[in-house]
Amino acid sequence: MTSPIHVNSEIGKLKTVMLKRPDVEVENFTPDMMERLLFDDIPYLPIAQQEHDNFAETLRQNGTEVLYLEKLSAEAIDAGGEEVKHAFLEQMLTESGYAMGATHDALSEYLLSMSTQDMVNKIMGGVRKNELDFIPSDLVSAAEEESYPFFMDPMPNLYFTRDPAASIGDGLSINHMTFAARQRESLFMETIIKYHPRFANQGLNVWRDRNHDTRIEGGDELVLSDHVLAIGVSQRTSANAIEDIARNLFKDSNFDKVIAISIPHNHAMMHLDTVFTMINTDQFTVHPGILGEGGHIDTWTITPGKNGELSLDHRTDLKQVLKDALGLDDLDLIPTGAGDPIIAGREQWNDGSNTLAIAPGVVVTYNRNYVSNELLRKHGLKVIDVLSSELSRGRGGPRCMSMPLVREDL
Ligand SMILES: NC(=O)NCCC[C@H](N)C(=O)O
Repeated sequence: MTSPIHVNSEIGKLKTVMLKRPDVEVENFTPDMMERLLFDDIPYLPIAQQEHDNFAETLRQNGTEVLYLEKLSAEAIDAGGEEVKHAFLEQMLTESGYAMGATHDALSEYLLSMSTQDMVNKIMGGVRKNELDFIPSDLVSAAEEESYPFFMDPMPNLYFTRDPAASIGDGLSINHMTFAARQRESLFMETIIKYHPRFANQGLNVWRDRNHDTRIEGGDELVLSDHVLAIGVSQRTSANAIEDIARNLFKDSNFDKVIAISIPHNHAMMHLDTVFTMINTDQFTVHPGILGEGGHIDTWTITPGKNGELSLDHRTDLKQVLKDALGLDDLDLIPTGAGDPIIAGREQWNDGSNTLAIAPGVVVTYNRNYVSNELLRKHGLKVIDVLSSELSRGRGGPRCMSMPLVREDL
């Protein structure tokens, strides 16, 4: 039987993917919460859902099985039974700031009164104070949080399923994420892997779990081949987390090379996949804004060293580094926005570099990035563009919105 997670490249034919259909969580907040929730605007939900359905249908029409995070989560909890449901909720409440006490008890009673799917949807969508017939009487609630409308914040970034976990070979990393707005998200994937009949007891490797202080996010984790990963040193992924996962992979997997690529630490380029993606055996998108003079950028190729140590090779010629790691004579780095600084800046902001390869040379992109899309076509790629007016407001594109679970080997 094939493993329920099997990803040895960024480009092998996409057989199974996990998405999250945007729901109330993407509109259940006010403008003053946006920055903290890592959103730049509040999407118009019905259109965001239509666009997301268009994305999912596009994948299906191209032979990909589409699974949904929200459904897998509820199925996993139900498969685990009452004990797992309680344990999941306890962990979620603890991570939402309620390890015990009267508010914990009120929330627990409220959420356990629902069906499992409703409970999952409610946790994802956020719990407003006015939903419960309960007024907390502790000093913090009374003196500091009285006007704050939520007991539990919504999780609007859930539709970026790429980030809380990342498939690598026949396993995955379940990630400790950087900002509080996203940290609870990876608990869903942890629960799915432990209890969903499709994934539990299938010999999956968890290369690094979520119980860490150092941070890593899936948008930074790129599987370039069955031996080579690229991982961004970014706003969201720290160098020590990269060393940690590299050690684990070198010990227990076929991966023996991790290329750490340093990118600017800012909101527009929060992950490596917002500025760099692999789209064919020898083709990549790259945002020109990350390359310095002469196309240089800091990279460190990490390989197993002596006595379990890591060996580092610092180089700045990205093209040559990739050619060497992948054994290629040449490769095509295609600049976002055709290299025009205004267009590149605009289209990168709208995730023009964030392409999802569904087969070698076949990519799904946002239709709004028409200059980058045209250039990809000129470079021989098949570009399938999807609707993007509302989805793009969350600052993520087709790669961010998808977690591949199974890809065909090349
Ligand atoms: N892989 C990605 O680049 N994901 C996009 C995440 C966007 C989300 N608003 C965030 O800031 O985390």
